[in-house]
Formats: sequence, C-alpha cells, structure tokens
Amino acid sequence: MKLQFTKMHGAGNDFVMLDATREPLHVSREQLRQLADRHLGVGADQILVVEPPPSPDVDFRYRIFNADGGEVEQCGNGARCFVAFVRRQGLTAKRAIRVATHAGVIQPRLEDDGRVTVDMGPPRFEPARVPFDAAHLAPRTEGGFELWPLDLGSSGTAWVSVVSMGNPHAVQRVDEADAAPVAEQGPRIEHHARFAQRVNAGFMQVVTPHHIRLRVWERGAGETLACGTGACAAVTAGIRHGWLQSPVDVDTRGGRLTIAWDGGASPVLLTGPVAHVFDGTIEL
Ligand SMILES: N[C@@H](CCC[C@H](N)C(=O)O)C(=O)O
Repeated sequence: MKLQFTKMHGAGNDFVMLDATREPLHVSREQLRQLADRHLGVGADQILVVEPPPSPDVDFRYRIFNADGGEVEQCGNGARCFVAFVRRQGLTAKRAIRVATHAGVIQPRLEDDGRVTVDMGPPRFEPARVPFDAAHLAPRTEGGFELWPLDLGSSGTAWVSVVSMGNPHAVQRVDEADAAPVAEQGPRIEHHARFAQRVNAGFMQVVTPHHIRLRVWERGAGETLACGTGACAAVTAGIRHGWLQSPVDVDTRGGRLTIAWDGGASPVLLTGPVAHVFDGTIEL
C-alpha cells in the first residue's frame, strides 16, 4: 500500500499525519509501528489520522496512535499540529476548529502569531483505581491535593499526583529536570500495577510559580521532547498543590508551552508552536 503523509512537530513532539477525510484508511497496528519506527519508517512519537466529522456539531474527528501502535484518547501537541495540517491540506479555512477525539470534543484555534491554543477541557483528578500496593505507605496531601506513593522496587518510591487530561498522567516533582531519572523510572511508572491502562510519567521542576521545566516519559512512545497533555497535567497538579499560579510557562527539551487554568471545572488552555517538516509517500 502507498501512503501519503505529512511529518509535523509541536515543540519537538513529532507526528506522522494521515488524511482519511476522503476515503477510509485501513492501517494495521504493525503498519503504524513501521511508520513510527525511526530506522525502518518515517519516525514519529504519534501517528494522527484525520477523519470526517462523526456529527454535525464538529468539523473533524482525529484519532491518535502511539509509536507502539496503540490507540489513545488525547494528544495536546497533536491537536495543535492537527489545526495546521487541515488548513495546509485545504480541508478548512477556519482558524477555530471543533474536533472529536476519544476523550471528547476539543477546540484548537490558530493564533495571530502562528502558535495554536487548544481548549483541552477540564482536568480530572483521579484517585487510585486499583488497590494500593506500595509497602504500607499511605498517600499524603500537599495544598489539599493528594500525592500517591508508587513502589518502584530498586528505583525507590515515587510520590506522584494523578491527573487525567482525557489520558492518564502521574506527575512527580523533582529538584532538577535535567537530572531526573526519566529513563530508569519512566518505564516502571508506565507499567506500574496501579494503572490498568498504563500511564504517562511526568518529572516537573518548579522554577518559579509561573515557570516549570518538564520531561515526560510517554506511554507507548518513551521520553519525548515535549508532551502537551503532560504539561497540562503537571501545571494543574502544581496549581492544586499550591506550587504554581496560572499562567505557567513550561520549558520542555523541545521548546516552550504555556498553560492557563482558572481552577475547578474551567478548561485548561495549552498554547505552543507548530511546524511542518516535510510531505512524503511511503510503501507499507
Ligand atoms: N504527546 C502527546 C500525548 C500522546 C499520548 C500519550 N503518549 C498517551 O499514551 O496517553 C501530547 O502532546 O499530549
């Protein structure tokens, strides 16, 4: 099968974008993995498939697949690249778009400076879903919000805030993002027994109440240069703990994202850059 694709990135979080608005696309999990493979394919953290709207109240639907081929609910940087992609493909001239995802409808809009802001909806602060298994450690609270201990065996205990942005995140505060044990702890947190659907693992350094540094080990992709939903999760957890105040600049290894959240059920706004890398065709 010959497939046309576009390669894009949002703060270094890179995507293969596929247009399935004109005809349905049947790509197997193995083919998705091959597309994402950095040696045997195009290379990407996620593959995004744009489809026609499932109902008249939205403009498109888009589906998100991690590099391991698994379909997931939400992708913040992907939503930003999605806007640039559909405009570039001539599929819409709108600047504000309503798009259906597995986690509900989100609303990205193109800003005058070329960045894209996404209304990601409100965060959900979820308690543990399965019985807690760390050796007799109880959760503790900071600023009225819970930190949960995760027993990571020989890697010690990680105290995490559990947040859903449609997809699951476990965020811990570290002294220095550059020195954080992302490669060591990331896979252990991702596969920890407490998270039935696995989890994205964030490592956040608080620089000031309006500035953090963040690294994220992503479920199904490994450490990426930036994670949009990870930034939303880290900032909303940090605000709940009393460490941060909106808006917050989030420096990732791939660039800066800005997150605004007024608390409670108000939506999280994620703003950042998008870039077109190249268009191509691949035989799968
Ligand atoms: N890079 C994304 C998140 C992609 C999905 C994530 N790996 C998951 O499995 O939930 C973002 O920018 O949010």
